[in-house]
Amino acid sequence: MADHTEVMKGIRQYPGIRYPVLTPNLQGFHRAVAAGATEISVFGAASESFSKKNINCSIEESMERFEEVVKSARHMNIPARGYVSCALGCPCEGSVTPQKVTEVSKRLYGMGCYEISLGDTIGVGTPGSMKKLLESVMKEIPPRALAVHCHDTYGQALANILTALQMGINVVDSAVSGLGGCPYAKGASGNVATEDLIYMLNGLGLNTGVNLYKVMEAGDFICKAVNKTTNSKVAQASFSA
Ligand SMILES: CC(C)(COP(=O)([O-])OP(=O)([O-])OC[C@H]1O[C@@H](n2cnc3c(N)ncnc32)[C@H](O)[C@@H]1OP(=O)([O-])[O-])[C@@H](O)C(=O)NCCC(=O)NCCSC(=O)C[C@@](C)(O)CC(=O)[O-]
Repeated sequence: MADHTEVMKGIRQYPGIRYPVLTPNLQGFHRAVAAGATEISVFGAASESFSKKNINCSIEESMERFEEVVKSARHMNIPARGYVSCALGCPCEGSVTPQKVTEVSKRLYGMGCYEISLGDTIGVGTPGSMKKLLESVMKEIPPRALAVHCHDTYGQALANILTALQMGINVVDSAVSGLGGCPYAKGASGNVATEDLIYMLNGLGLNTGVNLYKVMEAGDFICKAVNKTTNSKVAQASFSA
């Protein structure tokens, strides 16, 4: 968490692009604002064990902390996004009920998060479990305020995202080259690769306004810079052709 000041200073911010900063508590919020953040995110979990591992507090304690952060953010007209980790499974507890995810999502939405991103943190979800999850959460939160955040550990991310799209969700988190992953979810791979997501959406005739070739170039640059191999099937197929 400590390095977001450096990151905010190091990036060139473009108009129309959002740069939300993860702020698990007021200290992080004030640091993010001081570093120029114009959007923040609070990130809770649907499992007690992961909440403890990831942000060192219980779900209830995290909600109290997030209430303070979101209240301060609203006071400063700074949009706040909420994440629910382990929405489709927990590395410690295994299965997580859609009802629990709904309960946490409702708390975040109720305190003023404009959007709730449902995180399949360890990538164990399937279209079947994604459907059940969204059926539960959408009873309490409108689809326009929901996003899905699918890691691709078991290769289900695109299928899960397609299921969500067909149920009316139209905000999807992804990571270029499928980089990332949570330090507290051992073995979990990164988010779905942006390249693969854009390729699928283009194939569905959905115009994202994102240039797939530029994303591939960016992915290639970043992978070389951090000495990682891309997780994007589109990049692997294109660059090896
Ligand atoms: C939340 C804490 C800090 C609590 O950690 P803590 O130990 O309970 O906090 P503390 O208040 O005791 O402070 C410990 C130290 O951290 C500092 N500190 C305290 N707060 C902050 C802050 N906000 N930013 C920077 N530094 C902070 C604080 O100043 C102190 O520094 P020291 O005095 O020892 O030098 C810790 O548990 C933490 O950093 N957790 C985040 C770990 C992380 O990066 N997880 C991955 C984020 S991505 C994710 O969660 C998943 C998501 C969102 O992508 C969706 C999904 O896939 O599920």
